[in-house]
Amino acid sequence: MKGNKPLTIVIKLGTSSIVDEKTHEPLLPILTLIVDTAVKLRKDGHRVVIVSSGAIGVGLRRMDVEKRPKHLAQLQALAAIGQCRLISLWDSLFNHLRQPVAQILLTRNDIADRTRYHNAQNTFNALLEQGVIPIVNENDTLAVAEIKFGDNDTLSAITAAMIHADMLFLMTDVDCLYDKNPRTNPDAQPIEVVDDISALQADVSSAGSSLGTGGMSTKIIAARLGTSAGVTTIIAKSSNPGNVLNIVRYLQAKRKPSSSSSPSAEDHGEESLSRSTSSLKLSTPPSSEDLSVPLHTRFLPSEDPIRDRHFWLLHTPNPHGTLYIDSGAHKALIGKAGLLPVGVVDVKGNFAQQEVVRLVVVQRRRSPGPNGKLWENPEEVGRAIVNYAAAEISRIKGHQSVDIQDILGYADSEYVVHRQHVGFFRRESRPVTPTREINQAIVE
Ligand SMILES: Nc1ncnc2c1ncn2[C@@H]1O[C@H](COP(=O)(O)OP(=O)(O)O)[C@@H](O)[C@H]1O
Ligand SMILES: N[C@@H](CCC(=O)OP(=O)(O)O)C(=O)O
Repeated sequence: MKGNKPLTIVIKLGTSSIVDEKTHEPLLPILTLIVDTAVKLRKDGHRVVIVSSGAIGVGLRRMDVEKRPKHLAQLQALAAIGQCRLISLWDSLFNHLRQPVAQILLTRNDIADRTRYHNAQNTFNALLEQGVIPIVNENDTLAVAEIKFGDNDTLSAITAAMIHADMLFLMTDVDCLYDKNPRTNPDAQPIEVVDDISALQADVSSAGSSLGTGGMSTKIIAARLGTSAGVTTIIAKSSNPGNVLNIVRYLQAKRKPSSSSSPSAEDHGEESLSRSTSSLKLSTPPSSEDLSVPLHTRFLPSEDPIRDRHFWLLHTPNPHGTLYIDSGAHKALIGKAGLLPVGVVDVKGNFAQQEVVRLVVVQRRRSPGPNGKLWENPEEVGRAIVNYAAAEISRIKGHQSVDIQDILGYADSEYVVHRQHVGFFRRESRPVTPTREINQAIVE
């Protein structure tokens, strides 16, 4: 597409798009069309990454097991068997069109360390620069709860943010997000454009297909992560993957030729879209009015994205503990000062220096509350890398920095946290259940 900027596009396929829900046979027509679409996107000059679920589903078929086992070791064994078949299937399908692919298997631990995160980023870039399509999955064989992304929707959003993707497609077995589950509610209404995800009103509480992990709720979490990192996130139906091409071309046509990869003001002003699933034959770049797009949900990207170091800090490592800080310390951090020990009210967890912790703002109390604490109303606001270990912060909390030397016998820094090691959540990208998590920490 002459005149259009090449985009980086991540396409995530859920298990429901890769294997038949009942027979667990691979859905070859869908896989073939995805391959065709990805190669067309490459021909249009775009960089393409596929996040493919399905290892466990393919493993079930391979071993003639009917039901997803509950036991972790059995699941991990099935994933190992299935991943091998899955990647060879992708490789052979892409090979027909002489498109090289690469397998990348990740756990959260692999990128929780900043240097390893950079290594992963460099590998993706090296592959994409050579025109290779990386095919990503969670490394299920190694991942246990503590080091798991947990679902591939989240993995795909973190991948999209890591490689500064322009678009993330979450391909699934429904056309789009509805106001309630369309499987059980025939009157469910489609939601086409979401410009403020924190104000989204949709019931996503019911589970999805029997093999899928998160249903629609993990797609909303992925959309929160993706859009906060500046990635336009799209939910679309996988049974017609050609739609990806139509949507990409439509969105490109909406942009002015001079626009950059970051979202333009135009991308945020939405007009109603005409729809059809017919394929498009394009010889010259069309205008958006010439194009029709299939039903999908589009989550618009933040105009002020969180990227790189801050995104990594907020969303990649699992926090090792919690620092409870008062509102004065919170204000100082917002005003770009570091966190002094005097502003720390409480400490939870057993973390070491330079590990990542949750930052929770609390209100101080004059006397202990019902839980015996001298604070109340906890609200998680961000993440930070600490200069001191948990046991040390417990001793210096509430004190002036000049006292650190006397209390600990040494003073590495006047700050518990340096300002550049703090990341604050945006309203739209906060953890979905912060209060429950924090209250749980209080009860423990
Ligand atoms: N509000 C909703 N809108 C659309 N789908 C929903 C909604 N709530 C729940 N779902 C369910 O989510 C399913 C997709 O999730 P899932 O089966 O986990 O897909 P995948 O395997 O593609 O990740 C749909 O089939 C649908 O039943
Ligand atoms: N990593 C797992 C899939 C996990 C997952 O998130 O599945 P899904 O909800 O279908 O995207 C597998 O390959 O079987």
